[in-house]
Amino acid sequence: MSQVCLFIFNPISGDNAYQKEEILEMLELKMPNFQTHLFVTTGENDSDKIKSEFDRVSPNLVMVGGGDGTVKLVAMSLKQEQVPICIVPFGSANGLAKCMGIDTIEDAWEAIRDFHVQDVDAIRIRDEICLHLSDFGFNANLVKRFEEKAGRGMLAYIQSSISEIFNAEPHRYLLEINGEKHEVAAKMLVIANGDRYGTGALINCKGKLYDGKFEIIALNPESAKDYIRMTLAMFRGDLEEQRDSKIWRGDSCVIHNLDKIEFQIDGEMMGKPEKISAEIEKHAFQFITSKTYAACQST
Ligand SMILES: Nc1ncnc2c1ncn2[C@@H]1O[C@H](COP(=O)(O)OP(=O)(O)OP(=O)(O)O)[C@@H](O)[C@H]1O
Repeated sequence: MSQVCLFIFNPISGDNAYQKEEILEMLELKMPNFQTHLFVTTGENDSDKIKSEFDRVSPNLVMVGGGDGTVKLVAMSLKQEQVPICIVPFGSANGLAKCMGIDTIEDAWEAIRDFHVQDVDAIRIRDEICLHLSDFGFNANLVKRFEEKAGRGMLAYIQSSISEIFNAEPHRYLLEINGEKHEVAAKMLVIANGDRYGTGALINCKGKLYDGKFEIIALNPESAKDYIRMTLAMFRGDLEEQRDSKIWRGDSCVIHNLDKIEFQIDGEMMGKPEKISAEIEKHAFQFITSKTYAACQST
């Protein structure tokens, strides 16, 4: 047994369905070729503890049993290490795992068997990194509702969100990208590395996690009809073709948040910054992705 795996488990992520003992049993069964070490996060000073545990066990593979927040925590803690990371989607939404074709826990075990390592970009925003999706304003609420309601069906989601979209005003942004300035009015302004939300809704259908670019997507639906059309387009994967969506692609940008709207990175609220700059870090991390993901990216 020459391979060493460090499994980082967040016991509060998602619906908290697993106990430590069950994880250990699963690891023994699913990863017989690995000597595995389990590290359980506490919510306090985890970053330093993860780094120390990494140095202590020197793993060839790091697995993250948690949601997007846990993945971000682990990735930032191990940024200097060249180690493949595999997500085991224990979170409630697991948006990033789904961007990598890992929809279920079973997909994660299969990905480990295939061991397809993919270089993945990160977007540096201030002192943070964004691996999945960041956004200003209304979208923070929308994503939350989307992910909470989708399990109960698309119709329930659309109905419950309609009042919110009508109350939301478009906000003003000044976007500097590719040497040009654009004044933008939008109800949602998203900075996207990944292509989809945890529900599978495609916000950034042409986005690739490894192409050295990110996308800025401005959505400004005005009527209920626009909103429903846009939501359905996210499921069909043709949002780019809708008249009330705009998309820019680049490797760096500055966004002036003229109306001082809330900003979130990978599901974590970041206050109301006046201005942010975002820059791609090409191939900053290595992730284990599913075979399906690898196959579709190569076609
Ligand atoms: N033992 C713990 N007790 C309390 N909080 C914890 C503990 N371990 C980690 N955390 C916190 O959990 C958060 C990350 O949760 P995560 O986003 O992975 O789960 P989730 O919200 O269920 O998933 P998703 O992002 O997919 O919806 C971080 O803020 C981290 O500090």
